[in-house]
Amino acid sequence: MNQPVIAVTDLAKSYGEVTALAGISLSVTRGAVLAVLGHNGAGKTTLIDILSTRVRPSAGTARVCGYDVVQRGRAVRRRIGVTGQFAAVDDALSGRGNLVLIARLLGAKPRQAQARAAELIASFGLEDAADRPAGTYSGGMRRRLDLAAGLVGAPQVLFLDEPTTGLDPVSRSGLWAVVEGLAARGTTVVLTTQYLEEADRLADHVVVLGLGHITVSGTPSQLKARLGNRTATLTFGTELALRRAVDALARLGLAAGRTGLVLSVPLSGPGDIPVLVRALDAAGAPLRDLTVTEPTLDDVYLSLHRTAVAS
Ligand SMILES: Nc1ncnc2c1ncn2[C@@H]1O[C@H](COP(=O)(O)OP(=O)(O)OP(=O)(O)O)[C@@H](O)[C@H]1O
Repeated sequence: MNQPVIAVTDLAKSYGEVTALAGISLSVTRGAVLAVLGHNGAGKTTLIDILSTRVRPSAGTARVCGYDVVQRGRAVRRRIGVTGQFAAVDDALSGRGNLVLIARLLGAKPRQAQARAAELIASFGLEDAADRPAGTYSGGMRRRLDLAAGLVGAPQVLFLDEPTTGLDPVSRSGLWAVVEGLAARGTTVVLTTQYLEEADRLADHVVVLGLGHITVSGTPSQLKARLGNRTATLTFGTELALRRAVDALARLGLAAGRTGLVLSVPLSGPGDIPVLVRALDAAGAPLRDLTVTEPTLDDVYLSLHRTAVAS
């Protein structure tokens, strides 16, 4: 029942001397969002290009919707949508014209093509600009049109290569909402991104590519948990309270970093907070404020990068 929609086994791609993918394996289930992260040249676009049948692998296999990307390219293409950093939008045509043209190329009758274009224009909030040339669109509108173009054929799988690069925060979060809606309705999404916040927000699963290998893979929570701990930030009203707190924390075996009247304490588990609060209370060290911060994917990424540089 829960057959993977994307199944990749030992996939490799070389361009002459350059190894873009060195043999990677992964799978993605229906309605899941996979985020592919990695530095420039890590192989992200090559992976998307192979899965969307634009590039042939040198070795290994990849199946999309059950079809081999090399042997059944047409069957794969009929089931996928692709949007990219280099949008295939015709600037001279209107937004509507672009969508109608794509629908017609996919075999829709003129009426159906018009209806599909109108539907997408409405769901991407492009009504006001629908009938002017796409060349006059802002970056955010262009991205929305590009994404709409990738959805004309109601694909089962959508590939997004850096979908929000260069967008302002409002356009970015609008696009995130669209992607979330698609995934909730069962579309499987593979996106590459440079933004860890984007992966954290959208992805069920993250793979980090480095020099053509998967260097780390897991849910955003698993990746953050691997890195370690939440931190409690404790703010005190007086020097006396802070000194009492340092002593109380030492008795609990917790080391604290100090900045002014603020202590940062790495936590090891969810039970730490009540223990901490009771100990401070008992020590006569009243808290003025307490916040708990989770590690971010940025922390994971930077830590991986440091490890890679060190080795
Ligand atoms: N057509 C090509 N010919 C030769 N080398 C290529 C070709 N396409 C990609 N490469 C090389 O393969 C490696 C992986 O490139 P790829 O574009 O997949 O990386 P990426 O992770 O998408 O990078 P970016 O974040 O910069 O887009 C790079 O070293 C790149 O120079």
